[in-house]
Amino acid sequence: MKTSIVVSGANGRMGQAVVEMISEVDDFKLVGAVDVTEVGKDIHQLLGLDEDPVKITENLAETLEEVKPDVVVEFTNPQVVMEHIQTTLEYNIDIVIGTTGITEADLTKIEEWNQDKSKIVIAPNFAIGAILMMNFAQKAAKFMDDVEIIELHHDNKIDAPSGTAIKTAELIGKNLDKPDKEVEEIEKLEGARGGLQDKINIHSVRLPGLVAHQEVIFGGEGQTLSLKHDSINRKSFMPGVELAIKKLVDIDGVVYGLENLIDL
Ligand SMILES: NC(=O)C1=CN([C@@H]2O[C@H](COP(=O)(O)OP(=O)(O)OC[C@H]3O[C@@H](n4cnc5c(N)ncnc54)[C@H](O)[C@@H]3O)[C@@H](O)[C@H]2O)C=CC1
Ligand SMILES: O=C(O)C1=N[C@H](C(=O)O)C[C@H](O)C1
Repeated sequence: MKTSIVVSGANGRMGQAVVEMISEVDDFKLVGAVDVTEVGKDIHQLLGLDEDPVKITENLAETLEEVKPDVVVEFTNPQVVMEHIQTTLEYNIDIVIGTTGITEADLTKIEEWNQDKSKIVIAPNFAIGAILMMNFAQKAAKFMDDVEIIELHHDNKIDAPSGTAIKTAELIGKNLDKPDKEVEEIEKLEGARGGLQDKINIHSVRLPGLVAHQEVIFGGEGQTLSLKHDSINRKSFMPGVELAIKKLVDIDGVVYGLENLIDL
């Protein structure tokens, strides 16, 4: 039996890539496409895919009620994601979440709503190269004195900093023994030193031409170490999304981070 999937945010940049990926995986079948744009149109036709029609609907709850999928894949935006998770959990459906903006307090809320009924994977980044970059950065933090993160994204990205940068800082923060500053810094332009997560400075760049990129720069006595990852298109995320959907059967409750589904 194929895994039946509803994509939430199906007409967005990531949603479209997920719909295309589903059409290429034998074990998967798209049964619903939720978005607030192009409502009523066939998502497969919009993407030029030779598949059975799946009309875009705008209400997640009504769509879940009607098609009762095995899995929801969620790629909308930080303002919508928690409401969609709650709705999906009310229907006891498993969910793979790529949308950013989920905080530690949100994770606690999700666990409370779920009560271990549904299987949930939340990953700020599904690209294997980004997972490796975060893992290497976490290791390097034990040996280097200090670190800053520069994340660079396309100019249509709503949230800053990126979910990946926040997650990287959380991981590095566990291992970094950051020295006290020897100078009192003066920020002559507000924001010049970026935002702080786990005491680590994060700088966000938004430009046309970019997709998703991050550089983690460590500093130590007389040396620096740079770890850089580039997603040059959205296909980079698809093996990770496919893996997360397939691994749902093996997990219990909530898994936060694709690294927890891979033998690193
Ligand atoms: N975890 C990962 O590997 C990745 C995560 N992301 C994250 O995924 C999210 C989406 O990114 P993009 O696809 O680039 O954004 P996008 O703006 O292209 O797509 C979002 C889609 O959600 C739709 N939407 C908005 N409100 C909705 C609602 N109430 N119900 C249904 N659909 C709704 C929009 O119409 C749009 O089509 C962002 O949070 C982004 O940071 C993006 C790339 C990779
Ligand atoms: O919005 C994006 O594009 C991306 N969002 C995620 C994030 O905020 O980390 C993942 C990736 O960086 C692309």
